Amino acid sequence: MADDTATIFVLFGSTGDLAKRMVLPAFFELERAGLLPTHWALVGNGRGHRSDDDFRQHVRDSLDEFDTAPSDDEWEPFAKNLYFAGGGFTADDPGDLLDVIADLTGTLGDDRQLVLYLALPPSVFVDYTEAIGAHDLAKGSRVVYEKPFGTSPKSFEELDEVVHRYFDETQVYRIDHFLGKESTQNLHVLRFANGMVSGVWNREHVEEVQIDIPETLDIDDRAEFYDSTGAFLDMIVTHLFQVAAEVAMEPPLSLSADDLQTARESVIAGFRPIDPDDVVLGQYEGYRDTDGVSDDSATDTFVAMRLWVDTDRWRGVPFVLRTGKELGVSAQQVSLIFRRPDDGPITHLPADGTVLTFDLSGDGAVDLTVTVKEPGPGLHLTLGHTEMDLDAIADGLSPYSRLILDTLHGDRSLFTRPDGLSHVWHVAAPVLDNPPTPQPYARGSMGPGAADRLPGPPGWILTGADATKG
Ligand SMILES: NC(=O)C1=CN([C@@H]2O[C@H](COP(=O)(O)OP(=O)(O)OC[C@H]3O[C@@H](n4cnc5c(N)ncnc54)[C@H](OP(=O)(O)O)[C@@H]3O)[C@@H](O)[C@H]2O)C=CC1
Ligand SMILES: O=C1O[C@H](COP(=O)(O)O)[C@@H](O)[C@H](O)[C@H]1O
Repeated sequence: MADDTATIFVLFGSTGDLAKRMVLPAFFELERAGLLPTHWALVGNGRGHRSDDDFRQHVRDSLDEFDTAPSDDEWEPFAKNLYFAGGGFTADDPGDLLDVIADLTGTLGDDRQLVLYLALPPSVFVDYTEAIGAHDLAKGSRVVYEKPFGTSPKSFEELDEVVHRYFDETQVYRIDHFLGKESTQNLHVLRFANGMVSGVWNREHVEEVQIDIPETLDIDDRAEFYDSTGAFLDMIVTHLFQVAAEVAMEPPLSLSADDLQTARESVIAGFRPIDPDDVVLGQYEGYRDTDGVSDDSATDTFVAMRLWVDTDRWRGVPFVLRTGKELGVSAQQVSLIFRRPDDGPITHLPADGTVLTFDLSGDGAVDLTVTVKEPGPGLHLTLGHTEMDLDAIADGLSPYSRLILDTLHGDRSLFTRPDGLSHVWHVAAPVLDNPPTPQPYARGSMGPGAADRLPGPPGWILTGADATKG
């Protein structure tokens, strides 16, 4: 372990969906891997009141539900580090939190570090930041913001100003957990470590890039959050844009943390503001019947769009993005579709004849599709697939564990920066100002039919027929 500083980790929003599904299991994964500091405490915060034991039970239930069930031997030493501070946390009233932190500081020592994690709806980031400042918790601590960092260009600027009023940028960790995925990081390693790949990573060879993240998941457990957010904010301006930046970035000076972060953030400046005509929004049938969703909700549960990256490397190559809930398939794919040779002896080549696909989920497989001869007499073409299973990826830390570990160690390389995010909001503004009307789509489909006009001749590389991948 690189850093063994005693740590108090405050989890705002500890009773919520993200905490249950990601953050609490990640903490246990780190403990199990021996990667937490020797002395640490996790303090759950919420507006209600509950005892430490109730909170411990909540954590155990979360671990049991999400595949990280601890044995009794593992649970006891882990559970004793968990505490709850209720009564909310506002600038006027800190609830129980300051008292709990003071008690733990008495035990862990004055040189303990404080990490403040806002697993909260983005609408309250400003208020919580003000409260952190008002109660003097900002000095010397690290703060983690969930995505989206702002919900509009204006709210981004307001949040950025408040955050920098209390924190130096080096204290701030803005999470986009897609950057914490081993397979996302492998995108640049595969590219820069293999001449066969790096030589063709440009518009001369690539005709189209598809970033396709359909989900079979519904939103029932987080309807209130989702209905005020929608797929465009929840997924596109966050995860899919960051993945697009990973694909599009120029080679960094080195693979050091700073250089990688700078390369990724810089290319976002080349993203062209989105033309609403390049966007199809959808809403699945029955969405408005969900508890917590208004009867006339116009929230998008599906987005497909074209993004243009105006750099010398990518000018003219569409990045076609798609994501949505209640779709026929769950997958997370980045596909580079290569141009057909235009002066070779073989004509009538299929448009999807050479495709390199990176799977960002699961074991991070890389799939290469090439055009080959069908066995038998005559010359008939068919598509051959070869899948590289990357075992090392399958054994890596989950994205949240990785990013929490980086926070504890002070490594900001896989977190986003305000310069890139500021441009993200500039790029998103035309759609936020003038959103297309969401079109209905059937649950279990691949979204509204209109989305099929967005990719070029190969169509979507991932189709409903891939439903077995879900
Ligand atoms: N859920 C997910 O899969 C993912 C979520 N995220 C991000 O994580 C953050 C949290 O998401 P999620 O957990 O789903 O959200 P939730 O709606 O579950 O909210 C989290 C917790 O915040 C508290 N809370 C809710 N509303 C308010 C409010 N108005 N004021 C103060 N506290 C409030 C509640 O705790 P209490 O009632 O105890 O106060 C709630 O349990 C969001 O920014 C989201 O974008 C990121 C990746 C994945
Ligand atoms: O941030 C979010 O991400 C999840 C998808 O994450 P993954 O862990 O399955 O890669 C998405 O379902 C959720 O809506 C969004 O808030």
